[in-house]
Amino acid sequence: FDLTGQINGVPFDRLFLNASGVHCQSTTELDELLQDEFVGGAVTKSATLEKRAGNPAPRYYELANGSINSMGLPNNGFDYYIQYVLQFHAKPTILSVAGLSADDDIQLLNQIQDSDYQGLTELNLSCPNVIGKPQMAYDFEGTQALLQSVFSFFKKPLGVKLPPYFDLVHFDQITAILNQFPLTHVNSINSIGNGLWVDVASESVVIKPKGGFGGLGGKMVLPTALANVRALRQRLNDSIKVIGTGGVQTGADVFAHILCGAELVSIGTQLQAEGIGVYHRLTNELERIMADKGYTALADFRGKLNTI
Ligand SMILES: C=Cc1c(C(=O)O)[nH]c(=O)[nH]c1=O
Repeated sequence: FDLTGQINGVPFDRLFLNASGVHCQSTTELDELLQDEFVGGAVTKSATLEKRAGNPAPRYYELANGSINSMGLPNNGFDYYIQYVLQFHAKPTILSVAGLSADDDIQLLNQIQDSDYQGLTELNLSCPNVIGKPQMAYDFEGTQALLQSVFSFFKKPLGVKLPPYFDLVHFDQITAILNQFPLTHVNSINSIGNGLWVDVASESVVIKPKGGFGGLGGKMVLPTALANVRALRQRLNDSIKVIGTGGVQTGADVFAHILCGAELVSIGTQLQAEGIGVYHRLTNELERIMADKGYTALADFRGKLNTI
């Protein structure tokens, strides 16, 4: 089966990635992803200029139908991750960066521009858990202005990580902005921001930061993820690929993301719950569905969702 994809001409021999934030904070975790035969590439934890401890624990909680997190951008700092992606790796890496402000974003991207790194970069515009900071991608004017200044100096491959949108007019507005820029891809969705889970037995929230508010992931977000992948694919220039992230638990979920137009598919909550073996299982389940339908390649059905 041909399970390949490509971003900006960078070939991925497998469609699977990790969702940034999961299994990607340390070089050990990143190596384990890149050495797995069912994984196509690895995305780093979003890097900030300086190393961060993140929010107080408990900050991640597994639910029956997904997860809630308010990690608070814990990461080993930009230098740690750029050094990693500058090393030779047999598979593609995506360097994720997340400033705590637009100025930080500019600084991070200037450092990448001035470095020898020639691989893919992803600007995270959607972290919902930095206390006191809004998600940039919900500020359309701010996103336009930021990308305007970024592309005045950044000449290397760049994609953006987007939060979920919930209004068709918002899909029109954000893609009208993104289509102005030579982006390699959008990665959609980030977690659904500021959900809340209540444990009835203890009559309490389940994570400590922000009074229990955190980003939602896993099974429960699949319909939102599929809608965002589909809506973005329908509106973005063909040159801007869509990486589908959110809600994948089974091969059927992967198949649905590809039908909606995803070039590659990221696994977050299920990777956290199941471990690296999730990729072998998802590959088997996806290939069984493809075989039943007579497909031999993702390209046979990518973006070909039927409407009624
Ligand atoms: C980069 C911070 C993010 C975090 C976090 O570090 O809290 N959690 C998410 O679900 N998405 C993010 O983008």
